[in-house]
Amino acid sequence: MAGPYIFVFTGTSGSGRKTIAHRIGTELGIVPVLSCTTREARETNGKKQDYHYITREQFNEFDGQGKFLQTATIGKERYGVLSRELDEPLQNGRHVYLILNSEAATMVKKLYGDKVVRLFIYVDKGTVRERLESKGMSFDVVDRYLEQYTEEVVYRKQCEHVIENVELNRTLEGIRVAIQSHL
Ligand SMILES: Nc1nc2c(ncn2[C@@H]2O[C@H](COP(=O)(O)OP(=O)(O)O)[C@@H](O)[C@H]2O)c(=O)[nH]1
Ligand SMILES: Nc1ncnc2c1ncn2[C@@H]1O[C@H](COP(=O)(O)OP(=O)(O)O)[C@@H](O)[C@H]1O
Repeated sequence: MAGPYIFVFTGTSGSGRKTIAHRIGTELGIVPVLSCTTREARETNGKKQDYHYITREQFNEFDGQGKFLQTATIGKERYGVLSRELDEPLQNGRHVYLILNSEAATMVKKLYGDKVVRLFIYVDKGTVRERLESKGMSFDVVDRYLEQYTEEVVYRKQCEHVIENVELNRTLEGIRVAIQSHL
C-alpha cells in the first residue's frame, strides 16, 4: 500500500460533497481535515461539523503567523486549511480527506503530488436548485452556487475520479470503490 493518501472531495457546490465525504470518511476511518472559515455556521441538523468556525481576528492572526497552507476569499468570507492539521495525520501514517473548491484542490495537488486523489462530485444545475431550495437554503446562496457552476464543472477533467451524485447510495458505492482502488 502506498500513501498515506489525501482524498480531496471537490466539484460543483451543492452537489453533495460534504455529505458524501463525511459518510465515507467515517465508514473507512479516514481523518477529516476541516477548513477554517469566517462564515457563519448554517443549520447543521445534528450533521457532522463541516468547518472550524473562527472569527476574522483569529483568521488574520493565523494567517499572519503563516499557519495556513492556503487561503481564499469567497464572497466576503475567508477560508483556509491549517498546514498542521493536514501534516500531522499524514506523518502518523493516516489517510485524510478534505472538501475544497477547484482552486484549493489544485494547490494541494501541486504541493503533495501523487498522494492526492481528487474525487469530483456533480449533479445537474436543476437538481442543485431543487435540493437546496427544498432544504431551505437562502436564494442568495443558491444563486451564487449556480453562477459558479459552469466555471467549476470543467475542473472534472483534471480529477482522478468523476462521480455524478443522483441516488446517494449508488454514489457512496462508486466513491467507496474509487477510494479502495488506492488503498
Ligand atoms: N480555496 C478554498 N476553498 C475552500 C476551503 N475550504 C472550503 N472551500 C470551498 O469553498 C466553498 C465555500 O462555499 P460555502 O457556501 O461557504 O460552503 P459549502 O457549504 O462548504 O459549499 C466550497 O466550495 C468549499 O468546498 C479552503 O480552505 N480553501
Ligand atoms: N443523492 C442525493 N439525493 C438527494 N439529496 C442529496 C443527495 N446528496 C446530497 N444531498 C443533499 O444535498 C444538499 C447539499 O449537500 P452538501 O453535502 O451540503 O453539498 P456540497 O458540500 O457539495 O455543497 C444537502 O441538503 C444534502 O443532504
